[in-house]
Amino acid sequence: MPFVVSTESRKEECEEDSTSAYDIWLASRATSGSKELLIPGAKRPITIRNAQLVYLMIQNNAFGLLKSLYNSHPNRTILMLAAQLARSLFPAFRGYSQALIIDEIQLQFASEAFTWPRLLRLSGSELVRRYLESLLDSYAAHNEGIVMDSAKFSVEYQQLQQRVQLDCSTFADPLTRDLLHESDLFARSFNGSGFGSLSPMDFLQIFSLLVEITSHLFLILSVTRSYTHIYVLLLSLCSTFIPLVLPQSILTHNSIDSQFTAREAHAADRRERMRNMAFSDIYRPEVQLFGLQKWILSNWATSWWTVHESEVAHQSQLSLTTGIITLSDLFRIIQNVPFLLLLQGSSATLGSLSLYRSSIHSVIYNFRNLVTTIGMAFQSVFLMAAWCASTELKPKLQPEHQDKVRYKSVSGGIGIQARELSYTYPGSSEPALKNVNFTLGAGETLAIVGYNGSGKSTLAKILLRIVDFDKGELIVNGHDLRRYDPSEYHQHLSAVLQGFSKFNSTLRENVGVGSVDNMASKDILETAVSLAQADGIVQTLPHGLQTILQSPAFEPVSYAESVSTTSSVGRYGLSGGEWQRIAIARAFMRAYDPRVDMLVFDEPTSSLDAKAQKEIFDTIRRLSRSPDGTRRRTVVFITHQLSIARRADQIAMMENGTISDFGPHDQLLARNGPYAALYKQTI
Ligand SMILES: Nc1ncnc2c1ncn2[C@@H]1O[C@H](COP(=O)(O)OP(=O)(O)OP(=O)(O)O)[C@@H](O)[C@H]1O
Repeated sequence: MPFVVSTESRKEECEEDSTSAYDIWLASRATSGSKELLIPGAKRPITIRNAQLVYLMIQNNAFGLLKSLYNSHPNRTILMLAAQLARSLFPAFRGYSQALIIDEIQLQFASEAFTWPRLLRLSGSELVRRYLESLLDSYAAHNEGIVMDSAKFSVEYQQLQQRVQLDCSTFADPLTRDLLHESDLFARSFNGSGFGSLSPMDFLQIFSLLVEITSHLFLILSVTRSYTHIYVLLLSLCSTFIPLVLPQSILTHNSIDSQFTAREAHAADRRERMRNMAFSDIYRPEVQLFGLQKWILSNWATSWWTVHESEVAHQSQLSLTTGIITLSDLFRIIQNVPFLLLLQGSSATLGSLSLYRSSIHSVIYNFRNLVTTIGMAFQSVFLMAAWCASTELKPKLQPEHQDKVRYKSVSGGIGIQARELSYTYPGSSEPALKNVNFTLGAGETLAIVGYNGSGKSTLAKILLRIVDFDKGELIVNGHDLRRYDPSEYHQHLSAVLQGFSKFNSTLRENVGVGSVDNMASKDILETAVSLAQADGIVQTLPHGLQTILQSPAFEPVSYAESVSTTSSVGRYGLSGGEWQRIAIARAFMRAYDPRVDMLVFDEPTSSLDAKAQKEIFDTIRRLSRSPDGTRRRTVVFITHQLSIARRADQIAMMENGTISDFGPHDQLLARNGPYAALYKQTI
């Protein structure tokens, strides 16, 4: 049974001390002598400060994470550790057993007392040992596969769980985006598809390398019965540490990422964007239409060379490092000293010499591996910190528990009071909304009109609680909108957004996602489709509701076995107006849901012909009333069609991020303000 970590256990994992994984992650991105942070994904230099951060991370968070992974399969994990321990002892046993055989052969040649039975016994036990070794190996691999699959599932599940829970406002924060980027790197390396990063499960490798080194050292000690050999051997291993103790100025060049300047990072980003433009189907029509081929190629080439030059500069610095590292070869000569010492000992047998030689080689080889592995693990710890911190991210729009109020419907729909609402998009210098004030009674219809970029869609997103506001107050049904749980509030809304989603899925799913609970209901689905006047589309498609719609934004993953099924069903593209009807049908999936108190439409009919537009707005009007004509839903719609806007109870005219005129059509015309001016321009 795959393991899923609960929110509580995640808290336990990541919150065991005051130094949070987020603090550690952020501190590791600091650069010395500059306020800039390392670009996401950049390798952290090995410094004392970073080593302290690694220590803190391991102390405060890593064990919690490993514990949660252990909880998925406690017995199998213990078995895995035990098997790993046994496997790491195999090489030492192998060396010992082979030494015994060599000694026995030597004895055969050296003395007349020829003991075939003992040689055969030794060879037989060596064969049995090898057979058992391979049996244990295959079982251990099988067991490890189960534990690892479960851990991979768990990490990917948590990653997905966290992604779907986070709201747009959380994603808009640049630091959060960096955090999620590094968290993804962790998850990918965990799943074995990371580049250059170590899987955290390879911490296990550190453990087995340590065991293997210790077992070989023990053998060396037993052969020589003297610590002198061990000391000389340890001295010869100093070469392995040289890269770690090189001056920091040289070491920091070991990472191409970390040496990117802002210009080079920009070039790397531009190179990727150009590549994306060349490969993506979404851009292909414009690439052809506007003849962008040369432009893409030349931009890509310029960026490529900028990045390349930076890498070449890095390589030359690296060769300096390599030069220094070759000095370390001198240390390797010392590795022969213990061997000479042993040769001097008259009692040394051929077997013990062979055992001694192979053990020294193993210690050196494993020691190098250990140093490399620890170096890689050093980087993984920071990615792990990002992952751990990302699991703690709370959707920005989620109110604190003590502030939360339950949403309560009022008769007629949703009543709204906006006071001095202001909002600036992250990274933007100009506010998208400035001091917006209006009051809308429950059940009223509001049309928002105005020039491009005047803030209409932003206001709609704030009303829908997709985006937060910076200043002001928004009272909905008597309470501050910020005090509602967004997921609860969303149950009382239905909407068509300006940039609605075109899912690369069946028509049924494209419409049904408007109310997942009712997706299986043919009646509700067909009613929604018919209200949006999309039944004509369904009839023309070869597989009706089951036809897979081709979304331009989607690049299908080709699985060998799925190619035949997918191609036999086929994918069908729709026109802009047809997609718009699908989006309207999606919103109408909640048409008869009694919980829905407000309908918001952001230019829902911009691609429809005049007749269809009028019919859709008639439908919206009908849906906002009870069968007896009483108002039951508030409607907010954005339109550039003033002939449609004039039918609304209230019209909000937006200019430069604020409402410059507000009221019913006739009053606004009589007032002769900005709305009247716009109206006169358009008729
Ligand atoms: N994601 C974003 N990041 C930064 N600025 C944004 C973002 N989205 C919109 N803006 C800016 O906010 C302002 C208001 O945009 P908004 O989309 O609300 O205008 P609008 O009135 O709906 O325009 P249109 O009629 O063209 O749909 C514009 O200046 C726009 O450039």
